[in-house]
Order: sequence, then structure tokens, then C-alpha cells
Amino acid sequence: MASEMESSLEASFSSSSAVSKTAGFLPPARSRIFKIIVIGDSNVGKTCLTYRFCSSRFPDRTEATIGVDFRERAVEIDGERIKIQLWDTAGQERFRKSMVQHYYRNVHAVVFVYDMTNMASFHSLPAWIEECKQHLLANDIPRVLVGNKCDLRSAIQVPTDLAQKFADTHSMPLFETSAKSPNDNDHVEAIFMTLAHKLKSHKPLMLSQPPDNVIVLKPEPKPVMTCWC
Ligand SMILES: Nc1nc2c(ncn2[C@@H]2O[C@H](COP(=O)(O)OP(=O)(O)OP(=O)(O)O)[C@@H](O)[C@H]2O)c(=O)[nH]1
Repeated sequence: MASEMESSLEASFSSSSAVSKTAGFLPPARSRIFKIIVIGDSNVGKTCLTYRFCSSRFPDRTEATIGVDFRERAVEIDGERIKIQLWDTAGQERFRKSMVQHYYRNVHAVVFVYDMTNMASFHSLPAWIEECKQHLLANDIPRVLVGNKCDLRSAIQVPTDLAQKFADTHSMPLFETSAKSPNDNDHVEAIFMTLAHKLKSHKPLMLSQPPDNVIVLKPEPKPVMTCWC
């Protein structure tokens, strides 16, 4: 399944068919697909965060991810339809081994997740960053750091200032959120939409398809970036 996904990603565009009202079929509408991998220790809430963004709710129950799960959501930004494809990767080493090289192919952005109630998951972050380096992820791809489970206020182990220092050192925005709390729904949305905005502006040229089927390359306007950290 991973290799099938990759071949579609290598094309960078997806198609959906459209029927002309007058003369048969129009060429398929195109939308860009962006692959975002979500990585971090087991149990930090990667599945819940991706589920929350793609299905707008907290999952009833989760099991440890084996290999990788895919979730996808289409969003519209400044009139352009973009598909955000989230690769929810296994945190447990034994469930990653055979798949790990697939995660890192054609990645457009990375979300590093730690559990705010688990200091060990925060201390693992350098190892996750190192894994990205080893798989030759370009330095300039957008990355964000997410501290999850902020709803468990009395159990917080990772202070915000420590996480912020780490985020600054690695030039990433920091988001503290909860995949579970209904109050944080907008926040989870904001994390992935911030990335989507960044990705949209990542490529300086975009393809547009006017009715006469001439493909025109035109510069993309810069979106306004907002950071919620
Ligand atoms: N209180 C609280 N619990 C959460 C939150 N997010 C996830 N959980 C719980 O944390 C546990 C692990 O969540 P998952 O999303 O499966 O964690 P994961 O990082 O995908 O784990 P692996 O698949 O093993 O890598 C589950 O019991 C979730 O219900 C959150 O924001 N708040």
C-alpha cells in the first residue's frame, strides 16, 4: 500500500473527473497533494491528532499503529483545493522497521509529537530529528513541534519554556494542544492548516488550467502566515 501511495505522490497532483455541460468530458481537475509525516514516541497521540484533523473528532479507541496509517483531507486555501495526506507512523520500533524507508520518501512536511505528561517522550525528540536527517530529509521542509495532551493539566511534566527553547533551537513553531479536549478542536485544525499554508507557498509556481485547456504557469501569491504558539 505504501508504494502505491508513493507513486501517486510522485505525480504531485491528483485528479477528479469533471463532466462538461456542453461537449463531453473536460480534462480532470487537478489538486496538489502534500504528504505530511507525523512522528514521535509510541502513545504520544499521533493517531488521535491525525484522526481529529481528518474526522473532526477524538477516536473512540486506538491501538498501537503497525507500520503506517494514512488519513487524507481536502482543504481549500485561497481558492485552491489541496489534499493533505497524513502519514501516521508507528512509534514502536518493532512496528516501524520494515516500513521506515517508505515514510521518508517524498515528504513535504514533518510533525514531531511529544506527550506533555511524559518527559521521556520529549527527550526522544533529538532521536526523531536524527532519524529524519539519516533519511536525508531536506533541511528546508516545514516542521512543527506539537506537545499533546495538555488537557491532563495536573500531570504535565514538560514545561512550556523548555519546549519553546527546544523549538527555537530547531527553528520550529511550538503548539501545545489536546487531541481529546473539544476546546482544542480549533487548535488541532490550526496546526495542520498552518502547515498547509506553508506548503502552498512552498512551490513558487503553480499550474492552472483555464477553459481553453492551455496550461499556464503563474506566480503564486504569498499567503499570510499565522502562528498560534
Ligand atoms: N487525555 C488525552 N489522551 C490522549 C490524547 N491524545 C491521545 N490520547 C490517548 O493516548 C493514547 C495513545 O494515543 P494514540 O493516538 O494511539 O498514540 P500514538 O502516538 O498514535 O501511538 P502509536 O501508534 O503506538 O505510535 C490513547 O489511549 C489515547 O486515547 C489527548 O490529547 N489527551
